[in-house]
Amino acid sequence: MIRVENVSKTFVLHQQNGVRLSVLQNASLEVNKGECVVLHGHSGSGKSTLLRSLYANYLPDQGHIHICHGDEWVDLVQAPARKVLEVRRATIGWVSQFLRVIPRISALDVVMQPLLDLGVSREACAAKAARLLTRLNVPEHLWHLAPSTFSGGEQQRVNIARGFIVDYPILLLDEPTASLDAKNSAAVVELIEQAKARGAAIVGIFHDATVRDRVADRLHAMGVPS
Ligand SMILES: Nc1ncnc2c1ncn2[C@@H]1O[C@H](COP(=O)(O)OP(=O)(O)OP(=O)(O)O)[C@@H](O)[C@H]1O
Repeated sequence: MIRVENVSKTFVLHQQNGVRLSVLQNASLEVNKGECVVLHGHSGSGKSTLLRSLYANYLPDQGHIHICHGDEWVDLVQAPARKVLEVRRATIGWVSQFLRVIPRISALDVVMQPLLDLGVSREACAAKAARLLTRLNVPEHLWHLAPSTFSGGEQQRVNIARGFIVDYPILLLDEPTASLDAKNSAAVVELIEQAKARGAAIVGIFHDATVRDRVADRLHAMGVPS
């Protein structure tokens, strides 16, 4: 589902005397259907940089990121913005530890939006959003409130529900359990296991060793030439 070939990324800090940070050097990675690969390496080894590149948030200086999108392969390094948006809408789900809250939009609406965007009926979207929020222990009295005042853990669970509302073929998870307690981490682990069982290819960053050991089929060592 994902084929990363010889990706390199150097950040140039223009406002700090043009200092150059070479973060990824010839990184290569393949992820198959139903597999969860966990990026592993010390702080600063480039885990987030690689994950963001897989969502085309960062543009590598060289290399290729081939994504299986329906019946075609798209290289996110070369693809025009329109294609990147199409791939994100249908193929790649992104769950970070932070929710981008939008004033006055209820938690339920935030969660169901990606599925609505694919043309699914509002009733079906609302029903699926409610199921996910229930599984993630977000109390029902919060569903119709805007999440801007929610606790960190509540916001994170709304974000996770939003990331899992569409059965994306690819999921990118950036520390999805960072501020969750054991019960809620277990609910997220279950969602990940279910996604793998339906064939999703998953790449994640998990600092929590217990969660990592549960979900990882393979660790991808960062900073080691592959
Ligand atoms: N947008 C950016 N501009 C400049 N430098 C950046 C940028 N993003 C990341 N870096 C640098 O790239 C290096 C790798 O950062 P990255 O966040 O990918 O590491 P990480 O392995 O995810 O670390 P952590 O485990 O601490 O989150 C760091 O030295 C960081 O300062």
